Amino acid sequence: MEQPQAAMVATEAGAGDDTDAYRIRPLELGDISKGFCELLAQLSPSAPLTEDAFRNRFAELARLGADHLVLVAEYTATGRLAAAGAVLVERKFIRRCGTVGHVEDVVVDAAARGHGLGERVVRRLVEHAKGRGCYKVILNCTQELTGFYAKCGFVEKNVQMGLYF
Ligand SMILES: CC(=O)SCCNC(=O)CCNC(=O)[C@H](O)C(C)(C)COP(=O)(O)OP(=O)(O)OC[C@H]1O[C@@H](n2cnc3c(N)ncnc32)[C@H](O)[C@@H]1OP(=O)(O)O
Repeated sequence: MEQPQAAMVATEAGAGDDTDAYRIRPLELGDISKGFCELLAQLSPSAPLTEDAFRNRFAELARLGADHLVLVAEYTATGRLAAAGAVLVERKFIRRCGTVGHVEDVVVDAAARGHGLGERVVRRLVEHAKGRGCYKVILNCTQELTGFYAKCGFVEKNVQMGLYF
């Protein structure tokens, strides 16, 4: 994330509701042609990925199995992606070899914001981490986003620092 400011810890998980116009599901190879890169560009401006680059990264992440999950929300009427988010399960030695979930790269298409989709994606990511045995889920965000993550059940905790190269 750019300019992360706050570290937050999840306090509750919620079940996703996929009964409406959006289907929340794991990222698929075909999603490069469904607007995945355009979505990510709304998080951090970057040149579009080549299909090869996308395939290679997809294969790398697939090798991590359920310890790395990218979810997308597909608008069923058009097949285009309206939201995405990821969770990485970190395996620690402390806490009796505990695991921690890291939520990353949450984004909702500008045209679909304000209808609860972001919260649903985050709650699904948290639910996945909880299912993997994580004792907490953390993320970094700007101060402006703390209200959104509070709605998702997170509380402010600690300060995040970064060193950029
Ligand atoms: C760990 C990370 O990835 S941090 C990076 C987060 N992503 C970005 O900043 C990319 C650009 N922004 C976005 O994609 C979207 O605005 C998101 C993901 C932040 C929010 O997605 P949305 O679908 O619009 O949020 P959603 O509608 O689910 O909002 C849920 C609740 O949070 C509130 N909320 C949403 N955004 C904000 C905000 N910026 N500040 C305070 N509250 C907010 C909503 O009002 C709603 O509250 P309600 O239930 O009382 O109505």
